[in-house]
This record gives sequence, structure tokens and C-alpha cells, in this order.
Amino acid sequence: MKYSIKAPAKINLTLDTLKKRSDGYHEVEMIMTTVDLADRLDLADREDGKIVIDVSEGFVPNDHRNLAYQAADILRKHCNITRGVSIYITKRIPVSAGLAGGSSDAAATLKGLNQLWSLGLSLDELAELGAKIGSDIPFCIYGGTALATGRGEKIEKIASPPPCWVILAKPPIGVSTADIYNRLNVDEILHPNTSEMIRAIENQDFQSICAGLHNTLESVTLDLYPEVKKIKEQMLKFGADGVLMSGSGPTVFGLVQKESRLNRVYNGLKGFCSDVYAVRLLG
Ligand SMILES: C[C@@](CO)(OP(=O)(O)O)[C@H](O)COP(=O)(O)OP(=O)(O)OC[C@H]1O[C@@H](n2ccc(N)nc2=O)[C@H](O)[C@@H]1O
Ligand SMILES: Nc1ncnc2c1ncn2[C@@H]1O[C@H](COP(=O)(O)OP(=O)(O)O)[C@@H](O)[C@H]1O
Repeated sequence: MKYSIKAPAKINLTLDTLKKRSDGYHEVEMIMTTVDLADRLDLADREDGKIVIDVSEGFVPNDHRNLAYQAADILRKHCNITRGVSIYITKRIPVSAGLAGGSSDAAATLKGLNQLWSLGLSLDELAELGAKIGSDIPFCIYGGTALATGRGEKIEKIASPPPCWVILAKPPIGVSTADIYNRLNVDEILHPNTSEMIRAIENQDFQSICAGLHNTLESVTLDLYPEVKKIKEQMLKFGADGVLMSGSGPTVFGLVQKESRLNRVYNGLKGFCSDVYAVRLLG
């Protein structure tokens, strides 16, 4: 038996850090939404009981370090499954980019195997399992647009933003999420207004959504990597309506409402950044 499933990327419209917790994680409040840049996972049953991962990008680990492996492993243990699975991952989402590519692969593995093996688990149960592997996985289980709290694993669905284009630009550097959180001084940050952003989304008020974009990790990554700041400046110069770094970075996204402006922003960025994508919000 085989099953194929897409694993979409996310962006953070807001990312607030409230405090550092005693368990080493940070208490956060984030508004996240999915975009139509996706990896593809092809799952196939194996009789030999092994979990075998193969990835289109050779530098992504294909052993127990792969989040899709960990997802298959935890699901098998939870449901006492002895069958194995082959998982082929076609990567399209840039890696270590702040777009939750690995987390989305793990979420797609949990959802896909739930179907392939007819396990009948609810999304809430899959999200609870996913949270044991990584903070972003529960959001990736539900997709859409949501407010994420706790360390990011508590998910509350909210309205979808109005349709718009999203330009993603990633400089050729990878960022470690743990490193960026470690460098953050929580006493010195400017906070986004999360409830105002939720209101702007509910009112489908595109201008206020753009004005409210804010990420407390952005200044940390921008200080370390000035090229990220340059991409932000260029995106605004070429006419994006609102611009922000996603997650811990280094990918910068620009929201563009008018299709007529899309090409200008896309081509402008392509001039000095090789990894540029023009996608739609899925939220
Ligand atoms: C920053 C965000 C924003 O969406 O995304 P990315 O930049 O990774 O895409 C997330 O909070 C990332 O979530 P995720 O990538 O699942 O992180 P985890 O594996 O749970 O944690 C990796 C490390 O980041 C730090 N961490 C993570 C989440 C959190 N709320 N506080 C933290 O301090 C911890 O040091 C942890 O050991
Ligand atoms: N399926 C996967 N796809 C991409 N990266 C993965 C995967 N599984 C594990 N990783 C590892 O997870 C780390 C973060 O990857 P990724 O999820 O792309 O970044 P981010 O959390 O910034 O969105 C990388 O070091 C990568 O080697």
C-alpha cells in the first residue's frame, strides 16, 4: 500500500517571546499561516519492519535525525505497529530557513501513516504526539492560520488572512533556532500586538496586517547576518506591502496584494538572491 501527501511551509505573521522558561524553552505567542510551497512525501508499506528514509537533497539526514523518521517511530510505538515504512521526501522547502520544513515533513508523516495504516487517530492526538518531537509540529498538523502559544505547541485556529501573494527570499545561510533563542534578551524586546493582528485578520484588513507584522527574533538574526537586513530593505524598495523575517530566519517574506506588483518584487529580489519563491497564502 502507498500514500502520498504534501507538507506545506509556514510563515510567522507575528512572533512574540514572553519569557524564558525553566525547561529551557521560551514562552511564545505566534500567529502562523501556511503557504503553498510544499515538500512531497511518498509513503510505502514495508514488510521487514524497518523505517527507511530517502531524501531528494543529499545533505538532509536520512536516519533517526530526520524528523519524519522520528514521527514514524513515535507513531508505531504509540499504536503498537510492527509494520515498516519507506518514506521518500522530495524537498522543495529550503532547509534551516525558518519555514518549518522538517516539522511539516514530520506532521505529514503522522497524518499520512494514520491513513496508510488506518489508525483512526484524531488531529488532536496526532498533534500531541508531534509535540513530543518539536514545538512547530502541532501547528503543521492542523495547517491553516492559528495562534500558537506555550512553547508553540498549543494551537487555536483563527480566521484566514485575505488572499495575497507571498515572496520568500532566503540568503545562502542556515540558522539554528536554538542559537537564535539563546542570544535573545527577553528584557529588551519590542513586542507585537497579537490581538490587534487577530482583529486585522478577522476584518480582512490587509493594510493593518502589513503594519502589524513583527517578529521578536528578527533583530537577533539581523545582527548576526546583515544580508538578511539587506533582503528586507530590497523587498520594501521593490514594492512589497509588508515585510518580515519568518521564525528564526533567515528567510524573509514579503506580502504583495496586487499581481501587477508581484513580478517587480520577484525579479528585483532574483537579481541578488538565488533562493526566491512567489507563492500564495494557503491559510
Ligand atoms: C522559531 C520557530 C517559530 O515558528 O520556528 P523555526 O524558525 O524553527 O521555523 C519555532 O518556535 C521553532 O520550533 P521548532 O523548530 O519546532 O523548535 P524545537 O525543535 O521545539 O526546539 C529547538 C530549540 O529551540 C529553542 N526553542 C524552541 C521553541 C521555543 N518556544 N523556545 C525555545 O527556546 C530551544 O532551545 C529548543 O531546544
Ligand atoms: N525532513 C527534514 N527536512 C529538513 N530538515 C530536517 C528534516 N529532518 C531533520 N532535519 C534537520 O532539521 C534542522 C532544521 O530544519 P528545518 O525544519 O528545515 O528548519 P526550520 O526549523 O528553520 O524551519 C536541519 O538541521 C535539518 O538537518
